Amino acid sequence: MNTKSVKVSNLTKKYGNFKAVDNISFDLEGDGAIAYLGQNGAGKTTTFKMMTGLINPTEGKVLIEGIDVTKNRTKALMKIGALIETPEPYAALTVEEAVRLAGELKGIKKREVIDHLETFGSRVKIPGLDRKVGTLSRGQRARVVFVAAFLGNPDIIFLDEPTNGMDPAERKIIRDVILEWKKEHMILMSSHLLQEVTDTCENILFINNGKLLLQDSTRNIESRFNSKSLKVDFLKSVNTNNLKEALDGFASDVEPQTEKSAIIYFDGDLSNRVKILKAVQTVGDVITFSEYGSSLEEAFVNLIDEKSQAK
Ligand SMILES: Nc1ncnc2c1ncn2[C@@H]1O[C@H](COP(=O)(O)OP(=O)(O)OP(=O)(O)O)[C@@H](O)[C@H]1O
Repeated sequence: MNTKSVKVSNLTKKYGNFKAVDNISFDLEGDGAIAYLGQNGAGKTTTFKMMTGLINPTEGKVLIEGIDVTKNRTKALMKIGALIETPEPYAALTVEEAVRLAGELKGIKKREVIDHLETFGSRVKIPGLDRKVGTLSRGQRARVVFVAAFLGNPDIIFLDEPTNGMDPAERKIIRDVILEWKKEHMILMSSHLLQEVTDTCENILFINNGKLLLQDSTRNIESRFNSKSLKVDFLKSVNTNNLKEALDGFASDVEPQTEKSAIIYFDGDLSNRVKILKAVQTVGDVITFSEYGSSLEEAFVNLIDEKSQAK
């Protein structure tokens, strides 16, 4: 079987009586980037660990391209690359030694590892190959593990918070690699940076308290929740009281940001949004009028709220 696929069936991980992952099932197939989202402690890392055979499920199973990870871990691992939890490669090794060790563990030829370091490594600006891993910053160490995860051109790549601890420039490098690689690979990634998810992933799996809440396209999830906050920028300073007065009846709150800008909260109703747009123009010359914050963020909070109200 050559199609990239991950099939998770009734996956459960119990610690004592606590279910860190609770009967999760999903089927992923083909190229593209999928986000695995959830609050802290939702069970994301535990799922990643089971998908890569680092821990065994209490119940259920994971098939990577038809190969059962628990029964045939070595064969399944040949199909995947993974960056899971805070990357901590051996501190005493040099960058080159750490990546070569990862290559050896996957049975990849030394020449291929060197080529990968030269091409992919320089692409993600891997730190000096002779630097000791223990002397690197968190973001630099994360990039070393990122390079190792892509060794051997694996079909499927699991990235658990790949940009954790990285600065904006480092995050951009990683985002560009994901955008390029997802064209010919399957990438399943978790992230707390929802803008990063909107930029890179076309599909999303939401989990909460170990259970799968929702699986849908990023576009559908975003459009299910109209943005309820808007940002307006004026050419010149405006009087806050005038602004509040003009928006009375349509906006639930108005929060000035600077003398020339404000955040407007409303019920998300599109006809109210039109009224707000008209009203702000009576107060001053408007330069920009746009959604404030990520609508995925809004969706995320709403989903968690819906679930807790349903209990
Ligand atoms: N070895 C363990 N023993 C007991 N409980 C555990 C163990 N590993 C994880 N847990 C618990 O399982 C739950 C899920 O943890 P997990 O690390 O999978 O969450 P997460 O979604 O990755 O969170 P975060 O976003 O904070 O990384 C948490 O409540 C955690 O405390």
